[in-house]
Amino acid sequence: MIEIIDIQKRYGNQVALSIKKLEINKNELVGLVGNNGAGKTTLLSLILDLIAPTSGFVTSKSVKVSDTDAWKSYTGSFLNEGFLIPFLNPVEYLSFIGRLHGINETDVLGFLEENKLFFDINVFSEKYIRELSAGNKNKVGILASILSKPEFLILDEPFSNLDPSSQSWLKSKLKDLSKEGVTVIISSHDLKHVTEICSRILLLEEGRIVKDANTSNETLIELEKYFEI
Ligand SMILES: Nc1ncnc2c1ncn2[C@@H]1O[C@H](COP(=O)(O)OP(=O)(O)OP(=O)(O)O)[C@@H](O)[C@H]1O
Repeated sequence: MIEIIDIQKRYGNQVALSIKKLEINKNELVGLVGNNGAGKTTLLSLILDLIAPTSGFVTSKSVKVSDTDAWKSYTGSFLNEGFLIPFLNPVEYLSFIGRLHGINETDVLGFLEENKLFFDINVFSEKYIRELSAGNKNKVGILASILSKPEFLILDEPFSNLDPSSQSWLKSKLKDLSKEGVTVIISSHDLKHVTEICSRILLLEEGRIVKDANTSNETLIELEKYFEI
């Protein structure tokens, strides 16, 4: 379980995020939505200890994420291109990530074979990551985040730049992972995708959670009303 306790993240006078208490429970598939600048990436970055809170703290399985590396072995994540290594090709990068988790190259290649409908490594074996399109970079990052079969999976706008069939593949994958017991948190601007797959939706507005509810048949309509679309 992830707990956010009395968190504030300020940049100067601006409050980027302010959350009194938030619990993400095992097996939840949580969708973060909100306008540009609402605080979604800030929340995910705080959970991953990529930025320090101005006050408050985050725990993973009751341990502060800023105090230990223990959570890193069971947490997969991909927030942005900065997670990738541009001068490696995709197999080299995924093998590197595999080694960090004690996964050998044969198993990495087996994993890529299993997921080739999402990203066909044979097509991109000659390319460095820096030479891939935005969507294909996103796919490499997503695959790296799930390679080690994490218990927690955190993805920032995972559907961005993906073609329609890859979006569909990813929705099924996230649903399957959730069924297998993985706790998933994703942010997205695609209301249809999040309401289709997520069990719980958090709506952020100017750094605050203004809605936190289990997904129902009405959620999409409510969100479309909120976003005036
Ligand atoms: N390094 C920084 N310095 C100053 N302000 C920042 C910094 N990082 C984020 N912010 C501010 O914090 C607020 C929240 O940003 P954040 O990136 O979390 O929003 P978001 O909901 O992920 O937006 P988007 O949908 O555009 O990705 C914004 O007002 C942003 O300008």
